[in-house]
Amino acid sequence: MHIGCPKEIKDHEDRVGLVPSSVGELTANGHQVTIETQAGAGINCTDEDYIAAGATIVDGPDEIFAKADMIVKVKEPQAVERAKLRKGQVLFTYLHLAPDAVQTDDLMKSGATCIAYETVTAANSTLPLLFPMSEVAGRLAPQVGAQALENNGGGMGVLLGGVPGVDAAEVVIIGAGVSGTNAARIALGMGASVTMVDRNTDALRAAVDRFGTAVKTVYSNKGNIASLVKTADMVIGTVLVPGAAAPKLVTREMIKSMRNGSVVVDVAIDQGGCFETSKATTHSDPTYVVDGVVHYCVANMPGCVARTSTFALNNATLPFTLSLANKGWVQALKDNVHLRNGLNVHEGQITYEAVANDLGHDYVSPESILGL
Ligand SMILES: NC(=O)C1=CN([C@@H]2O[C@H](COP(=O)(O)OP(=O)(O)OC[C@H]3O[C@@H](n4cnc5c(N)ncnc54)[C@H](O)[C@@H]3O)[C@@H](O)[C@H]2O)C=CC1
Ligand SMILES: CC(=O)C(=O)O
Ligand SMILES: [Mg+2]
Repeated sequence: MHIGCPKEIKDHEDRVGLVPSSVGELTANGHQVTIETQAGAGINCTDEDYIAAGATIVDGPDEIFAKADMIVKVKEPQAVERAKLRKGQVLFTYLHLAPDAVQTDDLMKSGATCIAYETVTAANSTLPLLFPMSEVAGRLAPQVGAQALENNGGGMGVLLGGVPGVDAAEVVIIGAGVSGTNAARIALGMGASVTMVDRNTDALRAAVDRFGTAVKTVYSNKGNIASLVKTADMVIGTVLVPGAAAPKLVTREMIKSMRNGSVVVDVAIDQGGCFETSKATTHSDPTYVVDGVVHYCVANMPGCVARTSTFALNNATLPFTLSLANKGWVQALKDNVHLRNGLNVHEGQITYEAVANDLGHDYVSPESILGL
């Protein structure tokens, strides 16, 4: 199979779909791999590293989109990339379609077969291709939130860990899954006072097992969230309903109730965000203020630690990339229900139920497409 990997073009997105060692695995399996020049610049990998792994380097994305059977990326294709996709081509990347009607329409029109990293599943009911980036974004969240809490960041001038005689910041994390747990780990490490909120009591139990009495845990409902948000210095939103638009758990009224200069970090922004006042921002201009509250809503947080993130992502994606390449997408999806769960769009049809429901499209099951 001919596999192509263009340079990412989203704002400050320095990750890349394939690291040289992944290319080496693909070429060792007899595949042809084409990489756009400088695609690895942001992870400190040169064109020569890719050539040594057996790749061909091309000057721009056009030849890759024109010739490759499968495109491997990181972020959802931007409009100019979507225009280059075509029927018969497989796209393997993050998509986050539920909150993105425009992208969804373009992918449907392209005729391409689009497999989303974020809905591929594992036997233990985790999301193995989202997991590593949720680890990264979760660990980044207290870090970026701490900067926003500084006076220079627009915040109220609070040090996350406090000092003896002055309280540490109150950090509330809504969603005790992968990114929430990783956010808690770092916030606790920085000395903050941490409360975790989830509607799944097993997730709260796991948090207590992991962190002991260092974390407070609270069941997720509107009243509990309203009272916690009101007194928090920082609220980190990390909820997920797989594939679906994020529930708006923090209302505009709750944001208004917060003190001026407090901070919200909406990690769930890639699924539309869990604060009513959230809108996606970029690494170039990551924050804005609503009702005195600093909002950080960057939808590709791991892109700013591109080397760590890319290697972690490739550790997770490579077995699936290899399976798609070795078997072809039809057989690979027939053989593996977990990879099959990644199929979101095929030849103009929506094949992921939550996306179809959220965007008002008809749903066609992957099984019916595969004749299973
Ligand atoms: N902004 C960025 O750069 C990045 C964003 N993400 C996003 O972060 C989000 C979270 O991902 P993960 O941590 O992997 O998900 P996860 O599935 O591990 O955890 C989500 C948690 O939210 C909880 N939840 C769902 N509905 C809830 C509710 N109404 N109230 C309280 N809790 C609720 C679930 O029970 C679960 O424990 C996803 O949208 C993911 O795409 C992930 C990586 C990077
Ligand atoms: C998961 C995701 O949206 C990211 O890593 O950018
Ligand atoms: Mg206020």
